[in-house]
Amino acid sequence: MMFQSENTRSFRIAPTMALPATAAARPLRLYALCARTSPAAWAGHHLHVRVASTRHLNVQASTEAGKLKTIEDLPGPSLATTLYWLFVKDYALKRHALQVEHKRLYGPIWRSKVGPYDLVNVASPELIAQVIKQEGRYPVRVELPHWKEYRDLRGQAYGLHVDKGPEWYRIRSVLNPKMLKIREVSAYASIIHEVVGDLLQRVELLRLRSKDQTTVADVSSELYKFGFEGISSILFETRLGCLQQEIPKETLRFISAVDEMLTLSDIVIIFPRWSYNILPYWKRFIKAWDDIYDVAQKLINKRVAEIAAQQQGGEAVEGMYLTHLLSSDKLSRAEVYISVTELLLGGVDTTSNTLSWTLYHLARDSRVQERLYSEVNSVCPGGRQPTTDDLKRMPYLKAVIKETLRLYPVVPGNGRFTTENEVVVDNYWFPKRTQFHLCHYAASHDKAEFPDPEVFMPERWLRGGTTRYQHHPYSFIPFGVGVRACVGKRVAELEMYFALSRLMQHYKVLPEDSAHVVEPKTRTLLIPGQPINLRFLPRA
Ligand code: HEM
Repeated sequence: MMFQSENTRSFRIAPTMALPATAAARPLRLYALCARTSPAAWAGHHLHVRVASTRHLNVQASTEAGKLKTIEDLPGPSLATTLYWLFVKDYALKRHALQVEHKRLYGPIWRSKVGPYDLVNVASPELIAQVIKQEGRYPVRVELPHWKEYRDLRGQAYGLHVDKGPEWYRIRSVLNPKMLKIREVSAYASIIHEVVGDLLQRVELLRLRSKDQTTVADVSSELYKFGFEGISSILFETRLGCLQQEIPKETLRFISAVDEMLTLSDIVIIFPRWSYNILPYWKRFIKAWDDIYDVAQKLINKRVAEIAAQQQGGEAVEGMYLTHLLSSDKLSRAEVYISVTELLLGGVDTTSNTLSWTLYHLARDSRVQERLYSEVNSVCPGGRQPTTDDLKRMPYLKAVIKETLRLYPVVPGNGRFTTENEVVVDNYWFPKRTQFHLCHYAASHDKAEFPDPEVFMPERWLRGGTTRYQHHPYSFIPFGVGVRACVGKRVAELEMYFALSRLMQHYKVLPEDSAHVVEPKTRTLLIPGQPINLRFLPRA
């Protein structure tokens, strides 16, 4: 999955107009003043008011353009200063922390450039809300010309990340129903439980194999296999065996190709097109994509052959996601290939890293862990496997995951590239083709929104709790909001809730070394900077 981050690309080809500055456009301030409410309520409201408010803002944009400030008036570091921050002050892998530093220096909106890249960074919930509310009918995160070039080279369909406008929307509308409707997603509960069962067995095997018979080293890599098996079992309707002792070769090939592709994607884009045949990166980028696509294609073809055989034998074909895509007849086979590949890409590191951070904190906070354990135990006594209905009675479990995503938003900075309209944000006017960088990490670590922002405190999210307080809904949108929001949100939540509740039923988790603090790093996604090693002590 590709998201915009502080020092990555922008393709703003905006004509800069020297417009005189005046006071802010008054209606825009309404967002900042809006009553604080729950993110869900706000998101619902947002969907309904989107069209009206967007139109209003754009009218405002064009009529008041002459009075508003422009991108040229924004504060921000020069190219040299940014390079100094990244490579001398060592923020290249801490771009999430750079958001916080730059917000402190320049305020909630600033401009930054790296080479040809020109970003408008927004880091307060009010300004993030303003950008999202003007994103138009078919929002674009960021242009990915190198992904597009690869797809053209191989004659593949574009897919969610590259397609734009109505074409993107057409694909999304086919993918959405069986991914985003709670009732539909509940159908995946039993296969997810099977995968969680394998995870528990794997944890047991690894801890018993360890020297002290309790430690599992590098929990994230195990959870990565869980994430991969979980999403594949839904997409391909088959078990791949990623959590077995011998991990299938193809799975390993996919895992390393994804890592290579994500790393190279950030590098390839920096260099000019003419250097593709001189430098090694483009060729490696192609190879990584070829591997990813090939693994996905083989899995799809295998399932297609099975379906055909079942049909020939007169069997009724029952399936989950892939069968739904193939039978809907709304996507070409090439579009199915690329869509499934992208779902696989989006569905692995995200859930696995979030779960890793959750366990890391629970291991360090026995009070929170015991409270979570007693909630799970009271809803599902005797180690009974939770159902989706049980989850409704586990507010603390959900609060724990939310708090993890607040501290470690796996997508620390998202993007919006304006294609449909000129927009006004704060009291600045921006032309079409402006690249915004939404600094979610800075927003969810702001002490004005979340007191003691660096403290892991799931109680923040409980209704009626003494420590509950109001925050702006856009200070915490880990899955995004609106039509372009994460398509895998429901599946991710189900996977994380089931895995965490069952791990709690079986084990008390402790750090291997409580003095060893693991810091996050940004590698497109926010991931643990060092391995997380944990001790798993069986519950009686
Ligand atoms: C903790 C788990 C996850 C988090 C925090 C997360 C977060 C996000 C975010 C922030 C976006 C961008 C939304 C926007 O631009 O407004 C996104 C997009 C996306 N996510 Fe997730 N995600 C998670 C899990 C998943 C899973 C399990 C899948 C696959 C089933 C998935 C597939 C995707 C895809 C395909 C997109 C692109 C959608 C589009 O461009 O239309 N994600 N995700």
